[in-house]
Amino acid sequence: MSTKQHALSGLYAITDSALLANERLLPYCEAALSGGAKLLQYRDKSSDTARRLSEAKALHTLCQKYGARLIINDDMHLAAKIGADLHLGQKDGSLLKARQLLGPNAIIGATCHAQLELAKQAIAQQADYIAFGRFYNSQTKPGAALANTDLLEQAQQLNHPIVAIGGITLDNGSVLIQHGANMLAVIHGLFAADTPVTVEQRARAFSALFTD
Ligand SMILES: Cc1ncc(COP(=O)(O)OP(=O)(O)O)c(N)n1
Ligand SMILES: Cc1nc(C(=O)O)sc1CCOP(=O)(O)O
Ligand SMILES: [Mg+2]
Repeated sequence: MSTKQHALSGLYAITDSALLANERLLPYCEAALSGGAKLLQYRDKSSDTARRLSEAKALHTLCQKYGARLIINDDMHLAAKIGADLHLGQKDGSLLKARQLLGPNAIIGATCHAQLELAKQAIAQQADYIAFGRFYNSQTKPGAALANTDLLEQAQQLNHPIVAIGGITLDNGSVLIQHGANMLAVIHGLFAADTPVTVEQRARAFSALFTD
């Protein structure tokens, strides 16, 4: 497993149940990891506990193969059950409780929408990264609050790893990095693809944005 510091920079791939239906989940995620994704978030809004557990376990094994980290969205108990990391939104439970449950080595991230104040609160509650969004038109979350690059500049003063999310593509991602994003979290811009080969090519190209 990679260290926290190593993982908190680069491409952050997020799964989508519709885009990755029909047996696409594992091959498409493997393609993203092979292309260099450092974090993979399992984002599944269903209540099918058994399927969620088996998919999360399979993704965790894949992440370990590629030295990446698996982040579970919303569900601290599933993360604890399989020894994975966690992302919490503002209504998904307490960051401090999650830290107690998962321990100091777990990566725990927090949604901060477009508000610096939420980021300060998340850091005070031991979040490892702060996530701002949405930056562009998002097919996944069209109604999310809009963030901008001024916010990224202001967030630099917090000296904490920053994730940008929302409508990010290969064409619009690099400007967010220039303004201070340490990670780009992507669903459609990565996984809306006809083949895993395309996903891997995109993941490589996203990863290259961080070294250019
Ligand atoms: C990296 C990252 N940033 C933000 C979110 C959004 O979390 P939330 O507001 O809880 O919304 P849902 O994703 O749960 O619908 C995220 N998942 N990941
Ligand atoms: C899950 C999520 N959270 C957002 C936020 O602004 O907090 S935007 C978003 C959707 C990201 O998917 P896509 O890359 O397809 O736009
Ligand atoms: Mg959530």
